[in-house]
Amino acid sequence: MTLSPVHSFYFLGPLLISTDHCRPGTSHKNLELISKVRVNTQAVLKRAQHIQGQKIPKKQWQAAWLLKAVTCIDLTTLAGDDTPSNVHRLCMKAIQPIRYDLLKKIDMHSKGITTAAVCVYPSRVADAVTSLKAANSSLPVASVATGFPAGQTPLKTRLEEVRMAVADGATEIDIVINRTLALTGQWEAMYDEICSFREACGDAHMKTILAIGELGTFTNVYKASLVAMMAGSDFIKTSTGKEAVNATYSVAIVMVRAIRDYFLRTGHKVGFKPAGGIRTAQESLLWLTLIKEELGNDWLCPLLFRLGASSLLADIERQIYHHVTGQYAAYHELPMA
Ligand SMILES: O=C[C@H](O)COP(=O)(O)O
Repeated sequence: MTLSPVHSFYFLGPLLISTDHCRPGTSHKNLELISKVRVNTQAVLKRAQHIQGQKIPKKQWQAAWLLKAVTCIDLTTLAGDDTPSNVHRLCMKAIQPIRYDLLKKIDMHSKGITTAAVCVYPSRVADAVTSLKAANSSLPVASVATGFPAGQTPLKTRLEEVRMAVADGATEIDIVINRTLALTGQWEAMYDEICSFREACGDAHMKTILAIGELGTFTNVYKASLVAMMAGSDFIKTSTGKEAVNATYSVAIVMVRAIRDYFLRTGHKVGFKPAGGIRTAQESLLWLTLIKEELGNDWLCPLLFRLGASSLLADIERQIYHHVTGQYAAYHELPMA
């Protein structure tokens, strides 16, 4: 699919972004275009409304898309009462997200369907790594870090948290941006912080959480997206799941347009992860539709698209059960981690 810039909502001025990311040992501060960003709010809202009005696929097509959604889930537990045993159950569910007999009925049992990753707090990374290793699974362990969810701890502590999660075996790190810097327009300082997180991540994939519910305006969301991508993020992610407003379609439009604009200028594909409050199978289908329409099929894979969710999988499995049996399952029939 050809991605065209003609529908861009933004006036970005001349091409200013370097094609290189800020990787350890390099520095590419080129933030002049940030001041030029303007977002057309009405156009964003209209586009989001259009996406939400899209017809979702039915029958076997729906089942196929739901399985695609499963493979893009970062199956998450981020609770104060997390223990090695509930993290273990989460890992087992991630390895076999849909009941084997249901997959067999639709001839999908041998496709190796798993979620994309499990996502836990830094203190639980070692538990997840142990559980997955014992099950002979190479599923990635993602960890939130950098003072998740508020990011209001000293930089030294946030960096140490990243290093600790990586040392314990996390291969994906979900960092949170410093909202204070974003809200006071200190974009260069934010860029520098994210670059330091990038360095602390080493080879681990870095997903940068914008916490859009606390950024105030679409313009700030677009600017934060650009800064995060320029500083070397592999993904940009909407929310922690802990803000009052989390993944919304309108904010997603702004973020994916930033990803698209960045790709058109640099040739670099950055992934997108909506997270927080995504609970129903129908919502997951709308998210896939949004990605397909806005970024194209290239982005419809775990390498470039994730759904951050703690309870979405239960509803998807329920819909698959209904597709296979014609009945809705009682909750005890589909044990969820
Ligand atoms: O990153 C993932 C989110 O924290 C999950 O949010 P959720 O519990 O609302 O699904």
